[in-house]
Amino acid sequence: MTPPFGERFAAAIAERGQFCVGIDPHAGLLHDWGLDDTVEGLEKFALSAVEAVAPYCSVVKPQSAFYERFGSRGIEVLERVIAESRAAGAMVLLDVKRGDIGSTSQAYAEAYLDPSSPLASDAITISPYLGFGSLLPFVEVARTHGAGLFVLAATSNKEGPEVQEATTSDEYGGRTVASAMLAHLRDLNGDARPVGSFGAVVGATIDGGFYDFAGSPINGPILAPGYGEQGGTAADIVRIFGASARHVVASSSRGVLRLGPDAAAMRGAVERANDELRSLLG
Ligand SMILES: O=c1ccn([C@@H]2O[C@H](COP(=O)(O)O)[C@@H](O)[C@H]2O)c(=O)[nH]1
Repeated sequence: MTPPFGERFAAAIAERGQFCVGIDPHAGLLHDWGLDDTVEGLEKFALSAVEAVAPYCSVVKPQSAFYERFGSRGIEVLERVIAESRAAGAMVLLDVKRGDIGSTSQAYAEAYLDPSSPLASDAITISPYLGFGSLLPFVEVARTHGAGLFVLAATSNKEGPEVQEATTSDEYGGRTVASAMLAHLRDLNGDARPVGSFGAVVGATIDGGFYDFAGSPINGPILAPGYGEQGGTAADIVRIFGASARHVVASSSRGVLRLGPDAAAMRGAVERANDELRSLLG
């Protein structure tokens, strides 16, 4: 039986560091690498990036949208990205931001978390804005297969606060939507050791005052996108998460991929980020 995601995540970051590389084949990056914006270009780009970084980082995060753009052949490339990243020893967090009514969530969960699916990943990102309860099929499927979930709580983009900092009208009155999502995750994770399997997405770019990560840790993994290209730094991770920073993976896509197709340069960026995060997060 596969050990719980939280256990595997803790071991992976202890061994390979707290940096996650996004494998996001933007059309502009394909062009910069001298590749055509075709499925052949996508395949060359994505698999070269995986080969350069996956042996050296704990988590690889392909962004599904960039593969879906090419239809079924793009999805085939995504399947290979997932398989080859895992073969190189990295965990795969597929960034798909799914979420729907419960019965549809069940089908999405099986598509991405059931090991018999060709798209099966170690974890996925999911969106709670149909209500946290609509995500419970993901939780059940994740528990069954030792997979992980990262729920959007406070995203790195500037448009997020319109929804995520709105206040709820529940019995807790006045807490932000983002805080409510984090509280649900805290409940799901309970006192799991070394850390639970139900994570949050909290941007490395946010101001951070909305939730007391030190006082009410969610006891789950945290994905902090926006490191690098969007301006987030290792110091921001410490500022936002305090003691919970030990469960954070900071994620960057373009910041690494821009250095390609030079594999040594991409690997160097991973090693520098891991060193920087290690020196500040301990
Ligand atoms: O809050 C979020 C959640 C996800 N993302 C995703 O992360 C990468 C960021 O790419 P960079 O090139 O490092 O800016 C991308 O796939 C986003 O969809 C995010 O940015 N913010």
